[in-house]
Amino acid sequence: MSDLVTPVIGLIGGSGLYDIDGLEEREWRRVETPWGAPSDALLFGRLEGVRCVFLPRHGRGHPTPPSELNYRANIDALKRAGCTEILSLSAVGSLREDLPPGHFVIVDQFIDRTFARQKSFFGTGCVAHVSVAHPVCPRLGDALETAARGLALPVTRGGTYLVMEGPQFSTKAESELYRQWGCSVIGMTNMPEAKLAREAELCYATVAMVTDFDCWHPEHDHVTVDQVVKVLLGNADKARALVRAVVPALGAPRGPCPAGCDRALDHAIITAPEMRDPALLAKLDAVAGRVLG
Ligand SMILES: CSC[C@H]1O[C@H](OP(=O)(O)O)[C@H](O)[C@@H]1O
Ligand SMILES: Nc1ncnc2[nH]cnc12
Repeated sequence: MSDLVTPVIGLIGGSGLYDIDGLEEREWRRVETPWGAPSDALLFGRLEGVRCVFLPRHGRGHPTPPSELNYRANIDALKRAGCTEILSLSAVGSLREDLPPGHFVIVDQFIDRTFARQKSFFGTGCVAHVSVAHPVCPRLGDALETAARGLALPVTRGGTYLVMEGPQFSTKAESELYRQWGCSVIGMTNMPEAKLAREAELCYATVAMVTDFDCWHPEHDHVTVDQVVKVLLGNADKARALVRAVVPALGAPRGPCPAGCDRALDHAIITAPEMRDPALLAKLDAVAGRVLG
């Protein structure tokens, strides 16, 4: 029996990325989940034969703010659609001089400062604790780095993304604090997205696309949406080129994830089988069906 998996690449498009061009056999389809509705219909298609599923994180036309996104529905819908990995594309502010607007950062860590979001698929009736010590799949990071360097994009491998609640941008004191913490970039969306991807046993990586210097830089104006939109329109073309390069590189049948992302639930569920809530177990069919049977 072969343990090979044929990858299906989930793509989450952030601000400014509401569609993916060049997809063959493209079709927008609504996917329902036990957690409610995802941000939008999902765009199914193929890039050079590799199956992809694209979700605009805030919905087409950007109707939904970061705190109101149904992160659980988004991740569940991608899992239900057959995705095995997720590439997230996000606009971010820079907290470092050497990461100017237009730069791409393949982040490898997050600090989660969000507080008004549903952060787990699990809960009363089925308690689970997955590790997010290394929240980004290094295999996806490698593929993104290779593709970005092949396209000569300005890219940095590694960095910490501070996830704030928003929707307001940071105060200067906050921005300076996050710089002291050693953070590289700041945004409002990648948590709990990355944590939920881990619970759903999906490999996850983010390309953080710098649009501004937030509000700490003495020689740059404070971030505004106009500024973010202007830069991200340029970034969006680069992001699409990156997607066209990386997806074919990830499409070949593969063995289990060397980092274990696809087995994250193996030792995570602590609730005794007889104490588990059947209603919650039913909702976990897509996310945790592999271990819950
Ligand atoms: C339009 S600027 C603020 C907005 O952009 C980022 O979103 P995304 O990660 O979906 O690109 C940031 O986190 C805020 O939600
Ligand atoms: N400076 C910033 N803070 C939070 N989210 C952002 N998204 C883009 N720029 C940002």
